Amino acid sequence: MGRILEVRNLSKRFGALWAVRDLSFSVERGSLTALIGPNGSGKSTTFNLICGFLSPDQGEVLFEGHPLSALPPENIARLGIARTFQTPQIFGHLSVLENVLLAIYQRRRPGLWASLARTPGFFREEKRAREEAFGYLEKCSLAEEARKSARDLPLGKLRYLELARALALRPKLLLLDEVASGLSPREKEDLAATLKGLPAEGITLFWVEHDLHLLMGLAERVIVLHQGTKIAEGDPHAIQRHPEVIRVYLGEELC
Ligand SMILES: Nc1ncnc2c1ncn2[C@@H]1O[C@H](COP(=O)(O)OP(=O)(O)OP(=O)(O)O)[C@@H](O)[C@H]1O
Repeated sequence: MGRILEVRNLSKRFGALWAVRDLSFSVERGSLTALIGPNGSGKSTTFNLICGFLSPDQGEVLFEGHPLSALPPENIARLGIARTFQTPQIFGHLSVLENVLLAIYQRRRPGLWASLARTPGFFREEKRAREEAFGYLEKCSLAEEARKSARDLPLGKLRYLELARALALRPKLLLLDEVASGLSPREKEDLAATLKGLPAEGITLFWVEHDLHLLMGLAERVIVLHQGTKIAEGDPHAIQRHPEVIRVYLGEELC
């Protein structure tokens, strides 16, 4: 399989605070790897460093063996890394379908001439894009909402719309930032079933999640952060018994 992502000695400081400090780990291609840790332990900062929203003070991130340092977020996305956000980033004034179409166009970047001149090729492309978009909406149980305004969706559906948009970018690596947050137990079960099938489609998942019960049933490997540093790494079984992990999660149910 091999490594799709490698993080080497990554550090990021905000003033006097080390949000991430000398962090190293790797993510295997085709795996579902989880990143957990108490509030403020550096999970989102790590995601932002991988995606290019923040630049590291030290260390580097390698995607498929190539350093991402100094690349802007849009170039990193084009290499095959997509992400979802804790607060869904969707276009509320557009329909659910249009939101997914935008992601498809972002990936394909149709030629300006074809778009302006409305050539037959442009209409064929548009039809294909709509069919593809409906495929993602069906996968994410959103086909019935396709024509609704995105701003009218409840939170559970919004999270799915973000997932559909991320899938439309056809990522090799998908970073999920608390994608189950605010969902009902039933919605979480559905989401888990959807996510479970993605590695078989060639999408590696790297997932930050607070719902450890949900995560422990799905992840193959778990990396644990505390105060910006890695305190443990292993399979869910080993992590649940790791003394340092139990200590930092004291009072919280680990699984
Ligand atoms: N832009 C910023 N400016 C200053 N401090 C920041 C900034 N972003 C994050 N921090 C701080 O860095 C530390 C790590 O934050 P981060 O958001 O990465 O943690 P987290 O593990 O994702 O937390 P949570 O689980 O609450 O989302 C925290 O102490 C946070 O307050």
